[in-house]
Amino acid sequence: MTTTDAPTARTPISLSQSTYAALPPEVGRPAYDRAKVTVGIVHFGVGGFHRAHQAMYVDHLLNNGLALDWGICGVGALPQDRRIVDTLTEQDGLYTLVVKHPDGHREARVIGSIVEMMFAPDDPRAVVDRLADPRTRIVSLTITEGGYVVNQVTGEFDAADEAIRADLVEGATPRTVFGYVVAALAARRESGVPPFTVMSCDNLPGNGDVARRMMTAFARLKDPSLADWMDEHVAFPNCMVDRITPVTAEEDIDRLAEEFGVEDGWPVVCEPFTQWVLEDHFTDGRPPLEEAGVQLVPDVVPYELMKLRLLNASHQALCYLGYLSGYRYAHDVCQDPLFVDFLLGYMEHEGSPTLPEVPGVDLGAYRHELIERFANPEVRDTLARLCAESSDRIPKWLVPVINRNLAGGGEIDRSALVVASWARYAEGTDEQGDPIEVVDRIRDRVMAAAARQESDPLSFLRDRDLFGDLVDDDRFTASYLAALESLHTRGARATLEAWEAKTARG
Ligand SMILES: NC(=O)c1ccc[n+]([C@@H]2O[C@H](COP(=O)([O-])OP(=O)(O)OC[C@H]3O[C@@H](n4cnc5c(N)ncnc54)[C@H](O)[C@@H]3O)[C@@H](O)[C@H]2O)c1
Ligand SMILES: O=P(O)(O)OC[C@@H](O)[C@@H](O)[C@H](O)[C@H](O)CO
Repeated sequence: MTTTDAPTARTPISLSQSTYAALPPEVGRPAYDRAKVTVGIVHFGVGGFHRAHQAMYVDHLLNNGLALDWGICGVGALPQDRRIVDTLTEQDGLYTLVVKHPDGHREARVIGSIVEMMFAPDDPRAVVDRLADPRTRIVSLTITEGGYVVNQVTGEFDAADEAIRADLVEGATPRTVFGYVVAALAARRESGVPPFTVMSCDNLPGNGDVARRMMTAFARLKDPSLADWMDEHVAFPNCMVDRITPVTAEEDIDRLAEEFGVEDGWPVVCEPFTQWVLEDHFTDGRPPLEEAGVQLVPDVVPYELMKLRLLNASHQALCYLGYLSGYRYAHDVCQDPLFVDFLLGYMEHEGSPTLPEVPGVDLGAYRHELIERFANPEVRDTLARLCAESSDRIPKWLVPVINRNLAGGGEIDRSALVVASWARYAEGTDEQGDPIEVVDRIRDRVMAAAARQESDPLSFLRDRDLFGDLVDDDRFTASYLAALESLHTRGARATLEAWEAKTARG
């Protein structure tokens, strides 16, 4: 990857296959012949993260003369994906990845591994054909935690979901990832083509296992014999993925043009850190990912739990309290010693004790490295991104920590404060009296529960779909109620100060 420290003004070049060779030399670019790259991976959910992570790893391999038959076809399955499909199609699949170092230094590289884009609603049949093509050997997913249609109460596949119901109708044209993947697997079985691997790269505990359970549950409702065949023949590896990738801001687009001379309709920005720990379990081959730094291990679970319960749960621990206090960016919160102490306290005393041994990892060093990563002022990760879709995050990342600690007599007070801070945030006004735009697919439900807190302080916690039986646990509710009361009367900052004073007294 090439770099610049001294940006200069220049006329930007509009990014495409025919122009990228003329980009300034400090911009990295594919050194391989893209015309020779064929599709081996079909990816659903070409958002920021896929482009900062998996597509970057594949680009790295291609640049080293490897994996020419593992190019990526990106699929947008939802109506809102039209913009990314159009933008990348116009740019022949090319985009710029900008890595932001904490000292202000940036690296820009044009990534060439996405060689085809499809907008599924325009031509669903073409997507099924692409998936059924024997050259497609991996189908990867970053469709968010909510994309797996898991019923929060039962943990089972939610066949009542409207789009799923439509896809289950006999002879229906697929609309969901489930519909596409299962139709293609049926076609492959029919024609004797080996099945592809389904590789989830979402932040879910046991992401591969969840993908397997949900995909086979869908198939079972359509064709039980296909579900049996999938159980026997399709690999769904688990993996841990990590790279903080904020939403691209307009300013990022402008700065890329000004500093590097690249006119790119939708670049991606991210932190320097990147990690991918993957189970080596593939149905029909895989690229030599280890050559690009991917850790292939027999058991991903310890790494996954470490990341979800320390990194992701800490994101939730900082976002509501930070937002209520008036902060809007993660780095500002993580440069404030009051918040840093709280986060380190959560990670050391509540998150870490619930983890198994993580091979080769010093958890103390990992916790401090997380704070440094969060505090990178260049990344400008917004608290709004971290506060969004909380109903998909808190139950998967924090509630398991609380349950483990309640069962084992461990500490739960910081986690209780985090849940209370979400409840306070969901009231929809910050401590300055400004409205909060709560973004959640069950927004009305969480906001209605938060609105009842004045008369029923446990109303938020009563949602058993989100919190299980926590509302029945006296130790948890005592801590939660004290935290919520303090947030209402003193505010987030003073609550943390009181907390610090209390822990200092021992
Ligand atoms: N952003 C990060 O820092 C980061 C880091 C590690 C892992 N992840 C994982 O990647 C996921 C996506 O993050 P992102 O930053 O790329 O978000 P994003 O909003 O940029 O992209 C999400 C993509 O998923 C698609 N999608 C959402 N729901 C879907 C559904 N039901 N069916 C099909 N497609 C669906 C969206 O249309 C979009 O293309 C996260 O939810 C997380 O699990 C993100
Ligand atoms: O993207 P989500 O919904 O899984 O979670 C929000 C953040 O915690 C997450 O994106 C982190 O930035 C990421 O997991 C870092 O690798």
